[in-house]
Amino acid sequence: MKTLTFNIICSLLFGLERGKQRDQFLDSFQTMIKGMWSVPINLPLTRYNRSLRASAKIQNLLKEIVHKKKIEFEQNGESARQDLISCMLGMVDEDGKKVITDKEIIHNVSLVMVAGYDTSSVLITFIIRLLANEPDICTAVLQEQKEIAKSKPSGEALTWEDVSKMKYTWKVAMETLRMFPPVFGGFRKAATDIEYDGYLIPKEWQIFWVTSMTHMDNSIFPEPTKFEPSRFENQASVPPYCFIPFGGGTRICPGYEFARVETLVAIHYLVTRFSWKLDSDNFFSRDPMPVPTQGLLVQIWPRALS
Ligand code: HEM
Repeated sequence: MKTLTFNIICSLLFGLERGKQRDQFLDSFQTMIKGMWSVPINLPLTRYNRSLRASAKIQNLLKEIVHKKKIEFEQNGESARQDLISCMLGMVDEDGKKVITDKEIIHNVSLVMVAGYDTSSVLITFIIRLLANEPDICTAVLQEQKEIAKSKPSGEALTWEDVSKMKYTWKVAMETLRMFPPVFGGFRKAATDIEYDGYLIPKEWQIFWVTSMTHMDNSIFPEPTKFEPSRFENQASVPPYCFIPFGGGTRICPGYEFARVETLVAIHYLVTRFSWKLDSDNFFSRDPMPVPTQGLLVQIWPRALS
């Protein structure tokens, strides 16, 4: 799933298609990510040291990609504006001066890769696990996706309209995000003194908000340990800032729609083409993303669409 989401981001956001350069990129990227959550002591042979070296390699690869895109952009102008890198290259102020430096483009691209790769892959992994464990939910998802598949000439790609019809499947994804949020929390700073539950949080203090505090609160989500996609039928019943897998406020995840589309499209092709059975237990640990303890071992068969 991680390779899948990595490839999707490479193709759609960076215009980096399958090939040697992308494989090299994936290798270095995985090494870099592993060291992001390690003790930051830079000694040879440590995870952290390998991660720093992989990160330098990635910066160089991205420099090459940005340089190539720059040439394409100068040659083809607006028509080269097909992906995130070329869009950033084309951003100019009213005097026609570039507003983002190459270094900023590289940093933005690295941020999007890190933020988008390990999150959607967790969501898709947990949906696959869940569909194997919950036959009724799996049948309902299959029914919805079969109807969409049948309404299209064979081989035609899914459209935005098709994705917007996947309402039940998205509720399943939301319920998965409620119970297994890929991001367990984040930082904010108190802009003013805040009184909460008899405690004072002084202005300027750093606060860590934790997703499961509201996701598993039974006054907001009754029977919170039960997997129940129908609880999202009436979304207005969920108070603001209580369902927060994508965060909230001005810094809410900008990849929300991207994640929604990639997850729904992946699930569409998986359920309409395959059925599967889990060959691993249902435990998971956090590294800090939730990871199935035994991996995602499945037996998988092609499915004939009736
Ligand atoms: C299921 C998938 C995803 C989940 C659960 C998720 C979750 C989050 C969360 C919780 C935050 C912090 C928001 C806050 O502080 O309020 C965040 C930030 C961010 N996400 Fe996502 N994300 C997902 C997918 C993606 C994808 C696919 C991309 C890009 C293609 C992306 C790009 C970003 C970026 C760039 C930020 C930083 C925004 C900022 O600091 O202003 N995310 N995400």
